[in-house]
Amino acid sequence: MPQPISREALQALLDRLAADAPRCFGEGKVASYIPALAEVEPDRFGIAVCHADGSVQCAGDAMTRFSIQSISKTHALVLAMRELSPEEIWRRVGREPSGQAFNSIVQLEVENGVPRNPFINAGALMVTDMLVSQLFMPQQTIREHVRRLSITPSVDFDETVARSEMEHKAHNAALAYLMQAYGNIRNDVEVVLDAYFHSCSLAMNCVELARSFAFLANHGVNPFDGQAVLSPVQTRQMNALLLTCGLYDAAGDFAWRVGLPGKSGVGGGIVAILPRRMSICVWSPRLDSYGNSIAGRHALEGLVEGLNVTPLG
Ligand SMILES: NC(=O)CC[C@H](N)C(=O)O
Repeated sequence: MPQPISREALQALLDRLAADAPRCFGEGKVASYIPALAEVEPDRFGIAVCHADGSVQCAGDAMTRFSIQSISKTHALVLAMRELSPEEIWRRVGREPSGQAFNSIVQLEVENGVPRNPFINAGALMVTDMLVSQLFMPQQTIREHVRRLSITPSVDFDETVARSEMEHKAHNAALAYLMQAYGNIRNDVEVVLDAYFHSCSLAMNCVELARSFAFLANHGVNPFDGQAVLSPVQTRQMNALLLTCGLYDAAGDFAWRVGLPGKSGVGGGIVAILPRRMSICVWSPRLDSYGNSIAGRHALEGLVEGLNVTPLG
């Protein structure tokens, strides 16, 4: 059994990963589908680890906020799992990897408007529709939920990003209207899009994001208030879904290289879970062709190697 690494050794490892990150800065591009994201400085790197007891260690630009984008799909699904029965959720969205781009529409028609999983855009729009039906103020509730998990009341939407997403909504609107045509999206599509875009626009830093995922490394219990966010079984299910679907059509490669449940976003963030040990957030805006952070994935490979952990071994 590998010995748990000391805090000092972990800090040295995080500092080294931050120092090495510029090696990846020659590759990839920042997201450019909306102007608000295209303006982000590309050559940044931050990393934060939140231990299962809630303590945090970080390096690089770990305190710089960025657009969490698709990482918010996890927070939305957690809320749905708390609010709705499993039958209600999984009748309307699947649990299989899609093998397609995160915003693909092809599979959706073939499979009668039922998205493959909650982490591709179609699936997240479906989960958002469930929350719109269930909650009085869905986007505010998602924001409250994230504030509580990250113990940071100042976490907020970036309205410029949310507006920019709405102005360039055509692709996501097409997904949502197609699902509405199949009777699977039940609310006004514009309302669903607004809630989805606001969730994606949440601005957080690596420390805040790592904290907001710590419960997934702690049997579902939020270490900051001792409350169960999910049951142990739901936690296992969520981590399984993150492992198989969290990085879209690169989920297999990420599992191969890193071997941890994870969720990426086109803002350049990736959150990963080392079950029972820690949640990790890395951020670096340059993306590969799948929409995943290049330096982020590279650093996670280095972290797993440095920690000498083999959760799937
Ligand atoms: N992969 C992502 O982060 C995608 C989220 C983005 N807001 C979109 O809807 O296209």
